[in-house]
Amino acid sequence: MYQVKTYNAIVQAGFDRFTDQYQINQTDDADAYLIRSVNLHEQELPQNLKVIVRAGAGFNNVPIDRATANGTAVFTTPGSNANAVKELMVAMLIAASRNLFAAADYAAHNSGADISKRTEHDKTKFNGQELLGKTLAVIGVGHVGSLVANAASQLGMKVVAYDPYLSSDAAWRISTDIHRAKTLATALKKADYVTIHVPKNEETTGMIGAKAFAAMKDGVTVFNFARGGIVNNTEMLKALDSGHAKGYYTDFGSDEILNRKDVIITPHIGGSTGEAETNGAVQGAETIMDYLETGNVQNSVNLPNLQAPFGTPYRITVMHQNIPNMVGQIATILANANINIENMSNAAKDKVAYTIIDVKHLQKQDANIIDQLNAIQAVYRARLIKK
Ligand SMILES: NC(=O)c1ccc[n+]([C@@H]2O[C@H](COP(=O)([O-])OP(=O)(O)OC[C@H]3O[C@@H](n4cnc5c(N)ncnc54)[C@H](O)[C@@H]3O)[C@@H](O)[C@H]2O)c1
Ligand SMILES: O=C(O)CC[C@@H](O)C(=O)O
Repeated sequence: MYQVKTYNAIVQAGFDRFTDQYQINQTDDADAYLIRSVNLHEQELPQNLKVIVRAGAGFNNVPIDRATANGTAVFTTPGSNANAVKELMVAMLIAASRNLFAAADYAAHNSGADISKRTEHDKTKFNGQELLGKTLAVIGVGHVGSLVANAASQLGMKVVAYDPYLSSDAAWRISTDIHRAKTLATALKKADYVTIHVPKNEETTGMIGAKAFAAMKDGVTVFNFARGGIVNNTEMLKALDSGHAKGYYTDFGSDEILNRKDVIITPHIGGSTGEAETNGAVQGAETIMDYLETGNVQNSVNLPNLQAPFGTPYRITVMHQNIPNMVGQIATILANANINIENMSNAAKDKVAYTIIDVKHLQKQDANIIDQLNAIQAVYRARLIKK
């Protein structure tokens, strides 16, 4: 029986997906974590933890290097909430262009006998502009950014995208109407609206800072529904205070940007729809079961893609450092135990490699083979999976 621990609200549809080989259990010794935004950076990872699935797109709450060292595979649920964020972004673009939040706030508090007179007089304060023909820069056109870019284009906006690491899958999703910028500065130059959809990492933290603001034109509105810290708040406030930027819309509040009319903050609700939470939970449960029961890997954050049909009674998987002679050492241990390898596949991603070995026959005396593999210094984790 596999133990699955959750730290955040996971919808029932995800739990329902697990077969009776799985128990949802707040144990300290889980085989799998199915999480959302819990910060695992401050926590020990149990030695037994084989897989972490982050139901959602971002994984900056997971200590990837420590997970790798622990032999723990990390996955997300790519695209599960992309439509939810896209729809929120369409709402925010319209809200920004029509001063919707300020106008609604005014109307809600505009009581009194002369209400219609004052409304007619004051409504000019909330005059907006149309999105049609305006330019939107989309920074990062993966699952979310590509949908946002296409939707904005359908609203009649000119869309320019910047993504130096664009995958071919994402490229297929992007409408041919979207212009591709070669540099961040080129993307920002003509934009009336700028929206960020990149992961938070060392490279992207603060990427919308002084240099980026200098590249933007006056009157720009900035949206950050990706992660706090990607936009440098100090520089954002400078741009707002000087009149260079018109507004900042973000899903990530922090003290310095509170209580301003030109900053609209939502409480990290980008992926908070019933549909997105169901997608993430179901996809997350399936990812956990597939990895634990077959060892196959697709779209992991720290492991290479590697999938092989599981046609033998036994499978040995080895997560190890990507250095010479690992496959040789693994094969030697199996050869010394007189174990015949039916199929073997190996792949690498950066510093981590992964090997799958299919075996038809194992004897009782082979029981310590996994211990022997785990004893190789550069092995993070070896596992035996029985079909
Ligand atoms: N507000 C929310 O609730 C919410 C919901 C979903 C996603 N997110 C955030 O949005 C991010 C994007 O989500 P996604 O599903 O589109 O992820 P994704 O991985 O599909 O797309 C990210 C894209 O960013 C690009 N990228 C990476 N570094 C870049 C850089 N330096 N400059 C330009 N492009 C760069 C990648 O090539 C990729 O195409 C997530 O990492 C997450 O942090 C937030
Ligand atoms: O609501 C969530 O759990 C997180 C949504 C979002 O931040 C993501 O990274 O997918």
